Amino acid sequence: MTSEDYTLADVVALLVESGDKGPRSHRRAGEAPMPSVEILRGIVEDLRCVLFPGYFGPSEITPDTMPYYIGSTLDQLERKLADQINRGYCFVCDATTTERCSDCEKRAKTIAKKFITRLPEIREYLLSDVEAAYIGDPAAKTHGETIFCYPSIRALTNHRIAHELYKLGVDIIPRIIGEMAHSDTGIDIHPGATIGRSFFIDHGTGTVIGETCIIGDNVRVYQGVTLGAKSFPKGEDEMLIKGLPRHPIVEDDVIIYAGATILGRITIGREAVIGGNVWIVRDVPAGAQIVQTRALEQSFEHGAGI
Ligand SMILES: CC(=O)OC[C@H](N)C(=O)O
Repeated sequence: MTSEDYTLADVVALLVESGDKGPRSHRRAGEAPMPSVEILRGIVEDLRCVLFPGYFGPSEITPDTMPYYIGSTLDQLERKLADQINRGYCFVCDATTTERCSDCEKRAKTIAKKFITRLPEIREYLLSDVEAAYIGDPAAKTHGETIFCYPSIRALTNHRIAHELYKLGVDIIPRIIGEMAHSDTGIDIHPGATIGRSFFIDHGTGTVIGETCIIGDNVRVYQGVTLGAKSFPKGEDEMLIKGLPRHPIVEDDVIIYAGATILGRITIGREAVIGGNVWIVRDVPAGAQIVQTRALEQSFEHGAGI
């Protein structure tokens, strides 16, 4: 079919028609309002300001003004978050009765409040990540540099917020918050991943941490590390089974160097060191040091062999 054979009306008709087939691309008027990426971005940035005041948000903040700033920011944020959580429920809900919707609204308010009470603990974890970045990277001159500049701290701030919402049963919003950090930093952490204290991802670009990963305390990884799934089992309906534990468990004090690919529900034992660019699909015992086989020495003439 060439462009001469089609009128605009044909194209419109096809787009209207096909949107209701298979996975629907259309949402209809009257369906619940969508979560807003823009408002969620504002909420996450406000949370960054509250978690690290002075670094983000107004820099002229003083010890005197801080309580008012934090209090007022959180007061407004809680309402905006409750609305977005409700929209998240609506996003996955196929109920049309107002009865269920009003229940979701009430539930969203309760969850937003609960989330706010978890912020001191989230900050405690983030400060341990800041310390890990500072002591783990000779290039970090101050703790503040890691808070303000490091992709690891940016991604982990989003992750620790998203993970808390995930644990509270919030739909879709945690995923949006995780994907914001993915776009900003190149670090892709699924909100379901459980990450202990003092975690540091140096450089970070291209690092992927899957949904069911469990990472202990004091773990350091570098850019391009994949903590992924090995296989995708199907159910009787031939569809992939969702939610199975399928990503690695990384115990305390492990270091994983750049480009390592670690797949499946395997355990990397405590204090193990995984060298760069290795492929691992079996358990690694505690304290082991894993390296790839020695690179071959070879001569290249006119690009041969490359
Ligand atoms: C990180 C990873 O393994 O991704 C593969 C797939 N998205 C999954 O969650 O299983």
